[in-house]
Amino acid sequence: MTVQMEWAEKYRPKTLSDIVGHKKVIDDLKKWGEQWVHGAPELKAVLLHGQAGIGKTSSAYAFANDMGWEVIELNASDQRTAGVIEKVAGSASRMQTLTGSSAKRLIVLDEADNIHGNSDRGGARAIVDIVKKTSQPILLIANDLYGISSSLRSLCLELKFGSVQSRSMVPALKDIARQEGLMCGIGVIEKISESADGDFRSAVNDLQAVAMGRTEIDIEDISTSERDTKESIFKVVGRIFKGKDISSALEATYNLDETPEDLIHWVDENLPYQYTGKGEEALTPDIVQVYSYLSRSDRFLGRVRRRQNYRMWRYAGMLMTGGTVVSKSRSRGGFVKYQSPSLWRKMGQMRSKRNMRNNIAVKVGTHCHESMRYSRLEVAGLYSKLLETDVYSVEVVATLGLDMDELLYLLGAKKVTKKIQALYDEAQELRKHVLPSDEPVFFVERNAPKKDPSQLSLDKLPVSNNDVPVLEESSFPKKEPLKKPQKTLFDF
Ligand SMILES: Nc1ncnc2c1ncn2[C@@H]1O[C@H](COP(=O)(O)OP(=O)(O)OP(=O)(O)O)[C@@H](O)[C@H]1O
Repeated sequence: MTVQMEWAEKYRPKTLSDIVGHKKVIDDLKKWGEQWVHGAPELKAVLLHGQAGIGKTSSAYAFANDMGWEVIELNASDQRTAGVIEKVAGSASRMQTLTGSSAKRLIVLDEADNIHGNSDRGGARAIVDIVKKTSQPILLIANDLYGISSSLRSLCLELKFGSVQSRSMVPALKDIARQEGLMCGIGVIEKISESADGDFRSAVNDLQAVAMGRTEIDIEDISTSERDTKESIFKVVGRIFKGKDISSALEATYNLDETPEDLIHWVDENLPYQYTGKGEEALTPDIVQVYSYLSRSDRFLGRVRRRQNYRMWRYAGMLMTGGTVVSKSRSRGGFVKYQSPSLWRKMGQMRSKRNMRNNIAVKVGTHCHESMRYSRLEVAGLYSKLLETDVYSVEVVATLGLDMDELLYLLGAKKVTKKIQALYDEAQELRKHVLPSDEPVFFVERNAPKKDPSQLSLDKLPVSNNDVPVLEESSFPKKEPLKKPQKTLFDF
């Protein structure tokens, strides 16, 4: 899991001249600032509104910086009760600055359209009172203009931020690529800008995502990631974690080509990384709370499975996305590369291990006339012990017809060493030259006379997994008294 600084944060504009687009609103904002220098303007608050990721917050801070003003911010919407607003913004709005100069304090209220609900009770009214009496400039930021009361709006200079045009994004993105030492092929930046839908933060995030682990990107890299279905799940997971309200987090899942059954695993896997950057072991109170929502969501998923009533997916989806949003005490900065649920990987690995173990048991069982279960539990271990000896290892591999993966499994080895490869090759040679075509083989011997290759047949022993029928326990031959003396393991 790589956590590196988010480029959108790294390249956040410091001054208004770095803001991409929005020329008209930036000019209006500057004029409003000028009015504060010569006294208080008629409208003491300004309201920056528009869709997410287009530069409202950046403009607010860049503006304060250009004006040489301090910033007092009141951001966490869950703390904005009337009392807190009055204490922080109210006192700031009445005080002179420490220097007593004409420099002002800019009181910034982000998410001004989100001041309602229980803990914010009275918050909206307190803001109206403060704006009426303030001696300091106040700047409100909102996505949804209609989430703000008309009484507050009437006290504000409304500045609408439109979406950022893709052609304005191009030079800014190129600049970021240059600073990151990233070579971009023809049309790459243009394509990223166009697909961002006016959201500059998304464009920067997309550029960073495509550039991960590369120093050069081409147009195919973008098309590949577009075609990759995981790309969309990564984006949705990001929107759930970074969502500011329940509905936007839920809406992010609507176009997703994954079921809530799968989505819950994605949220579960990436939650600790997103909140703390530390992965599984980190448990903070907000993570604990999200997990309690996930468990409630999982209960609905269980009901859907049992009753086949898919309408309940809605509740499961709401609990896993909305629960994540409401439990979040703070957003963590930094770029998080989301990963697919490790549970699936583990299950896949377990399944293939189980299949391999069963195939080996079939080969061992066929050789020593035992059931698969008995071979797996009691006999396969003996064969792996034999493999460790130099004396019979080649014969065991040849007799059982082990393929390389099975050999590694029985040896408990992780990779093919020279010694293992030599053992395997020797066993293949032995099989080729020794296996008879018409009589049952109990054991392939190294010093056995070579057979005529034209008469060779591997009918009697399984050679590869494909040759081994996947047998049910019941299909194994029952142990029968042997008609003629037979070589056993002890003959090895
Ligand atoms: N117009 C822009 N000019 C330069 N950078 C921008 C612009 N818009 C967005 N960005 C980049 O995107 C990041 C996020 O921008 P910002 O926080 O200002 O958006 P916002 O409109 O306030 O979004 P939100 O409503 O989600 O808070 C910035 O750090 C910056 O890197």
